[in-house]
Amino acid sequence: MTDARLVVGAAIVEGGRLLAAQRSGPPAMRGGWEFPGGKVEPGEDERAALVRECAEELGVQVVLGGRVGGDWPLQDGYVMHVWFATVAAGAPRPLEHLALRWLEPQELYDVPWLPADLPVVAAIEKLLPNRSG
Ligand SMILES: Nc1nc2c([nH]c(=O)n2[C@H]2C[C@H](O)[C@@H](COP(=O)(O)OP(=O)(O)OP(=O)(O)O)O2)c(=O)[nH]1
Repeated sequence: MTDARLVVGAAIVEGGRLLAAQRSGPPAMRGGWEFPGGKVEPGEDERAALVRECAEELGVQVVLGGRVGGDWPLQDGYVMHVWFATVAAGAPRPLEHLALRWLEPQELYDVPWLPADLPVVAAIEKLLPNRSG
């Protein structure tokens, strides 16, 4: 899908824990927690965009797995596509975020997620036992 308003996000799972990242901006979103990722650039493959964003934001190489749901609506007409991912090289560091947290299954709602992400977290919660590898 090529869409000027497409955001991609990574549900990075390791040992059954989900990586959450705390946004540094803009002011209205600062402090909220999200999936690492970002906007797909014009003409860019969306999976390649997600691999690129994870390298830029976390300093890691990720390998993408299955998709989490379909189109997740965001603010301002944006739509997010989310994939499970694993870290193939490196250890995630908050290069652009305020902080990172590995959330245990029972901690999934311990951080204030961006509102649009809550249904995605719920979908991941249902899938995690089969995906945590
Ligand atoms: N990356 C990411 N963005 C999210 C999530 N949930 C959510 O509402 N968003 C919103 C926040 C932003 O308005 C938009 C993504 O923009 P971004 O700022 O992360 O994109 P980007 O890295 O490409 O940065 P820029 O070019 O806009 O500066 O989607 C999420 O889980 N991950």
